[in-house]
Amino acid sequence: MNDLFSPNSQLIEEIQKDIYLLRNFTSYESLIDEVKAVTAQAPFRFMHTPGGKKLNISMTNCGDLGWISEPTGYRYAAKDPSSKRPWPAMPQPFKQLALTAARHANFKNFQPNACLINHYKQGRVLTAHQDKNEPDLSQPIVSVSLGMSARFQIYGDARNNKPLEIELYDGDVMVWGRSARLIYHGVKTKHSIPHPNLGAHRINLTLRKV
Ligand SMILES: O=C(O)CCC(=O)C(=O)O
Ligand SMILES: [Fe+2]
Repeated sequence: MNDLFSPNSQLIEEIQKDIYLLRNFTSYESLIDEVKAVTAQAPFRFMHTPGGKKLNISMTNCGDLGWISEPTGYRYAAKDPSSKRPWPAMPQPFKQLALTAARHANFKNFQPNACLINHYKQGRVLTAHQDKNEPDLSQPIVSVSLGMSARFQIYGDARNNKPLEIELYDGDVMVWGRSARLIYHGVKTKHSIPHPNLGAHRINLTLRKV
């Protein structure tokens, strides 16, 4: 464990090698207008797994490329398959937040061009998975929690490991990369604490370079 304070006094904790937690780094209030602007153009939708199962978390994207799940597999697409239009541009505050968070975790040259936005209702889960659809694994993942709390699960190098679990709250940011870039991770929201303004909803931004 390696605790240190960044120059602006936000607590940064390296919770495992190359996995960083930046508590209270942003907030629902400071990003919700941008989230609403994106979802007005590209609404949340439930995608289906390649096996045909409906995902239990709704999603949308902004940026040059958006992560999609379809019968042929997972991929990044330049156009929203629902509207056939390009995804909304990545709002500058998202990019700025991601760069700053990455820099705090010693990733000096992060160039996010894709932002997946997940919406969780209470009780929904994201099962253990790796983020591995990105070609350049030297670039980190920056993940921003907004609204209701959630239990983030870190399984490490195998999905059947016993996970380290961390409760994430509104405004917390996780950054992982280097030796941890391909960790298995998941999310549970069974015992989540509702947010005063957003209630029992959680929005997560996952910023990546594709
Ligand atoms: O919601 C989260 O905290 C993580 C999201 C995630 O792992 C993903 O979108 O790949
Ligand atoms: Fe992920």
